[in-house]
Amino acid sequence: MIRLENVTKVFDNGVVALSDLSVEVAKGEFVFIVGASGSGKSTFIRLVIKDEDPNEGDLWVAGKRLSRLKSWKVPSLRRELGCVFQDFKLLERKTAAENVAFALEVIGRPRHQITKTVPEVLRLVGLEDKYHAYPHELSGGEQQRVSIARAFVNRPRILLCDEPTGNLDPHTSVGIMKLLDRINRTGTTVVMATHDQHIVDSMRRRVVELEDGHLVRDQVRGVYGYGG
Ligand SMILES: Nc1ncnc2c1ncn2[C@@H]1O[C@H](COP(=O)(O)OP(=O)(O)OP(=O)(O)O)[C@@H](O)[C@H]1O
Repeated sequence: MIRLENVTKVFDNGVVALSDLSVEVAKGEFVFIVGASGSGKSTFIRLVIKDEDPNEGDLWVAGKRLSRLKSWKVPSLRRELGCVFQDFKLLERKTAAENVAFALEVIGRPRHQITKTVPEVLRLVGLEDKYHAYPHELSGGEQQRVSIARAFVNRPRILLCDEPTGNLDPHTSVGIMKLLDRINRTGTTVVMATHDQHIVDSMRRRVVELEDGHLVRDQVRGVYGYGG
């Protein structure tokens, strides 16, 4: 589903964010990307969504070879991907339901389908009583649920999450992880970059650890650190 082959990313300032990285993620897997600040976790995700291109090596995502993907085909790649970020990135002037609907409007889905799908997905994330709430009327955990609903509403094959619990307290984070786990169990591949040792240790899923852009560990049912 995702394959990085000898990927190196050097930014214009000379920083080597990823170095000769080869990783493969199969369909339906749940993978944590861990590592210290600056180890390359976000860069990994940005390359997968083709927000950045590697200097060397190549990526295959949802059956597409990214170096061969014409720029006009990037939107079709992104339709296969859902993204969740630490800071939610919701539209402040739209309600929860409108934020989710917007993801379908921009890809031209018909109105009747939007009207049917949006309540379904908001129910899935446990926000059936918050359809008409604006982001500022929601807690951090609820805002993250809206952002997961928006990422998932188009039933992407891959969900990419960059520190999705980074702004949330431990209790709220557990709820978000249960939701991501449920989404994973529907067959969606989930890749999550995180610092959250407690979450990684409690989920016991595959752990890929980066250090200065190098792969230093790839463990099937891992914990955050060897000592953890
Ligand atoms: N657009 C950019 N231009 C220049 N350097 C960058 C850019 N983006 C990231 N970097 C550098 O690349 C390295 C890897 O950054 P990255 O954001 O991938 O790390 P990270 O593991 O996600 O860190 P954090 O956990 O702090 O978010 C860092 O040294 C960072 O400063």
